[in-house]
Amino acid sequence: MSRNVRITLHPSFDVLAATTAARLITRLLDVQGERGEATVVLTGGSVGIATLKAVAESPARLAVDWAKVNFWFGDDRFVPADSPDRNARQAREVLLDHIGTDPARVHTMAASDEVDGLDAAAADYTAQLEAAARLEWENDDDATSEQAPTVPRFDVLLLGLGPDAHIASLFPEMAGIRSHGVPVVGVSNSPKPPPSRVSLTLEAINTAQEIWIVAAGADKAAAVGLGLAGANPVQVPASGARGVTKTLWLLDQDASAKVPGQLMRRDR
Ligand SMILES: O=C1O[C@H](COP(=O)(O)O)[C@@H](O)[C@H](O)[C@H]1O
Repeated sequence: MSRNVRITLHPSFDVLAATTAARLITRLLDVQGERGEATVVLTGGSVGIATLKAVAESPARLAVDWAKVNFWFGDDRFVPADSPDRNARQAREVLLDHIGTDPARVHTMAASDEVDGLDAAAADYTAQLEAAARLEWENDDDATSEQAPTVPRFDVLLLGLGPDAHIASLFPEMAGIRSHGVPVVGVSNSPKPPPSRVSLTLEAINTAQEIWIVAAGADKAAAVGLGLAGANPVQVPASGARGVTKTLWLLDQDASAKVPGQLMRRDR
């Protein structure tokens, strides 16, 4: 296993969400201290949204300047904007609407009643990412690349994990996980409802400085085991996620059942 991959075990779903929230607050605080602003890519799903709720409930959240945090989404469901299935709506309800975010820094994927089809939604998010990346590049005196990158710097990118080892909306054997050369894809016929989605590609995900894969529950154990065993990402998308500086697998007890004991570290 690569040196920058770490696995941390937590005793329960609630402890996992609370600890991931604490980690996120601390990381954003540290990055803001270094760079003035910080960027996080959010995930939907059970632990992803519970983590955001835990951030909202933590007194430590007050240490972060939320108006200087850039928010992106790893995926969203292509349904109407007010649908409870929207990851963006869930994130707003539990956190983003309560902490004084700057609306210009909250970058959501287009909903089905906002654009004409999945391709338009993918193109719209691609354009949002490119615009942010260009601005960052133009303002970076230390930039070494001759061209602006296609995605901005992601300090932390959160990923939930499906029982089939999907991450974001990249499902095993489907077109999305095979995509190259683009940062965003439209996903149709998703095996998990709703069927139409928009997702960052693995290439875009892997530009993140730190990737945190959060998973809880016995139904995730096989996916965690395969993901850590280095299976082919086309069959096991989670195994392809690798942060530039760090990849954390943050697990509860049940999700860790198929991870070799010597790889795990228990948070206390
Ligand atoms: O559909 C999705 O599922 C995954 C995992 O969700 P979970 O409820 O099984 O934890 C999530 O990461 C993704 O963002 C979401 O759109």
